[in-house]
Amino acid sequence: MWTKVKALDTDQRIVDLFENDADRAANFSVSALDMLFDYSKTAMDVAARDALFELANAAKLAEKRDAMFAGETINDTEGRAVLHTALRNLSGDPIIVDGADVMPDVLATLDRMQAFSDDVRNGAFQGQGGKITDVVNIGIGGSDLGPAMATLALAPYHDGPNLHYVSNVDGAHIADTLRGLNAETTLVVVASKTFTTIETMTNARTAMAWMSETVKDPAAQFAALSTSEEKTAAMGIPAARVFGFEDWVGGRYSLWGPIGLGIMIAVGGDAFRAFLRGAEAMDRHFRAAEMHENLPVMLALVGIWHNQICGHATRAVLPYDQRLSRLPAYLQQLEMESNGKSVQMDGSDVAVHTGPIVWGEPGTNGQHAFYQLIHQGSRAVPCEFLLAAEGHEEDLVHQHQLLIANCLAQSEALMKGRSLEEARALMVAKGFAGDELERQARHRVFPGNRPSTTLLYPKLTPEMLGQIIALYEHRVFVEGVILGINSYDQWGVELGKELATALQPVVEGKASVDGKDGSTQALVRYIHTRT
Ligand SMILES: O=P(O)(O)OC[C@H]1O[C@](O)(CO)[C@@H](O)[C@@H]1O
Repeated sequence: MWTKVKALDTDQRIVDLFENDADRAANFSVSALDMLFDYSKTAMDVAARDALFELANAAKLAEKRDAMFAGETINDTEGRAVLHTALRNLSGDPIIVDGADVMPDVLATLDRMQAFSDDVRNGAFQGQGGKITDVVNIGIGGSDLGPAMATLALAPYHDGPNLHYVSNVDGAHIADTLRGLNAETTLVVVASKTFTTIETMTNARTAMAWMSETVKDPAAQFAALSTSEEKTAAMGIPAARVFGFEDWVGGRYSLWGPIGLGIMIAVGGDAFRAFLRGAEAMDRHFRAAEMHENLPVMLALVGIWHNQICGHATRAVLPYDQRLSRLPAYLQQLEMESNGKSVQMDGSDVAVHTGPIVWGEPGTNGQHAFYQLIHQGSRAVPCEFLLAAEGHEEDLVHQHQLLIANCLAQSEALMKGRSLEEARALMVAKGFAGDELERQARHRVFPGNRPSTTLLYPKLTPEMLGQIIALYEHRVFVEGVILGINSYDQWGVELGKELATALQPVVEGKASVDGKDGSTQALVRYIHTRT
């Protein structure tokens, strides 16, 4: 399956591809749902793209996509359907799992979430000291990264109480968050699909203890988001404030339902529904558009091109949108927990590297940090720029224009670079000559031919955010299908969890470190001598 694509020419100069095709920008971009995905500044040509289409067809992409939307058990190492798309299926069209339509429950839960979030926002639900001023969401991984990223992204629409996200088991996180909050007007939302995650359960107990120092009935100011009503009840949280979902919603795909309650409390039910509508529109697009016009498919094929074919192990995600500053962290879980696998569905080893390794920071901050390596380092890093045509700050249009100019300049600089000749001319103009001119000029050469893509959208509204996130989710799906892996399990996180549980008594001094490897013994002894 990989033979043909592995034989593709990956060494073409991008500027030459533009020279040879006056319409390259149009021919190598996708315009859909008011977004523009430009992948013309990559070394992909028509032959490469056609071969990638063949690869996707050979992997039975369309069939597998339809199976996912139809609720088939595609997560077959956990025996589950993969139906986060049901959470944003506002049309209510039936989706059948195990013979029953899941949509009535999904929509009823959405209505319950809205009723509760309205009550919190308008003061009908009160803390023991009055209207809720602060909400602390305690969760980790998918129960934190998505909602935290989206709450920040939607800051211009945030007219509800303050939202705080606590995830780390490091007591510093919850201590710093709770300090300064009034327990009597704080709502704690414990977000955990399984309601067993040690970090979340530990932080929830800490929050409960903090609350009980001040209020009579701490559990009255707790809500829970989980698939397990039994476990939430054991924490003393009444069913009326428990928002449930089914195991066919993966943790890192869960912000569309109850796990998104914090987003809804922040921006209100209407904006949250607009967010869902955006994702629903992307779902429809993904199911209907031809491959070359299909945003998730093209993002994925460019990803496969850079990672599996050109051999670039990492990808930088660079939002020129400050409010998407948590997007890279969110994508690290979405992409790396989903597609960081080495075994195919049938248990055999993968034929190619999986990944990719995703990292990034918002522009322009990154420009003053790691872009040096991106431009002149010895390895190419495909860059993925995201940019809104318009910002929200009507009185700061000139700043947005400066932001845009910076983003576009980066992709131009990466592609074109600066030749030795140009660098020499620059140094001559500065008065350098002879050997020193040569030496200095070499340091100012930019190799260029560094690939990048740009995703443009009109403005970061709730609807657009929904589209963007759903776009990335489906991209992960497409890459997973082509790699032949299960994108929806995460067995790789288990071993560390088991060993941490076994090490806890050792760290506490209640069990011996003997029997551990020499390094672990030395580390534990160091800690014991300092505490
Ligand atoms: O929502 P939960 O069950 O607390 O899980 C949190 C996170 O932990 C993980 O299972 C990984 O450890 C993620 O997949 C998940 O998003």
